[in-house]
Amino acid sequence: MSKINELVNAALKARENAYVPYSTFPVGAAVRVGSDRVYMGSNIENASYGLTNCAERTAIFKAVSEGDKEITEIAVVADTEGPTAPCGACRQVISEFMPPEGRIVLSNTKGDILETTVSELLPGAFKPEDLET
Ligand SMILES: O=c1ccn([C@H]2C[C@H](O)[C@@H](CO)O2)c(=O)[nH]1
Ligand SMILES: [Zn+2]
Repeated sequence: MSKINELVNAALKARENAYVPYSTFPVGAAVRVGSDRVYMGSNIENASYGLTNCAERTAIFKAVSEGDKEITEIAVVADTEGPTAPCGACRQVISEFMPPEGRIVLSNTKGDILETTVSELLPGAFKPEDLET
């Protein structure tokens, strides 16, 4: 199985654990880190709706909290018409932990796959370097 399919399959698996009583819209994500380890994440909602954590950020925060800050690839899957598009908050968080040319794999439950990059997803992102004056 290709590395991309492996990551999309991990995202599909993570989606099974989505906690979505309010939207009933499960999303799965998976990130690959420098060591080749894969971390999976799902969206986790809350009765206080705004506290919801998207699947992408769950996967990223799992990796970073385990000491893996160098993320090389991320895959996202939901039941969308076209490939699932990460929200603006997730695009910003992705930009913090992946290089501009890092691979983003947007998929859906039909198996559509769109490969893009971090800089295409969020051109002109506010970066850690911007804080250095
Ligand atoms: O890329 C996306 C888009 C949406 N959601 C979640 C947030 C919320 O739980 C539900 C509906 O917006 O989907 C994600 O996890 N990732
Ligand atoms: Zn998001």
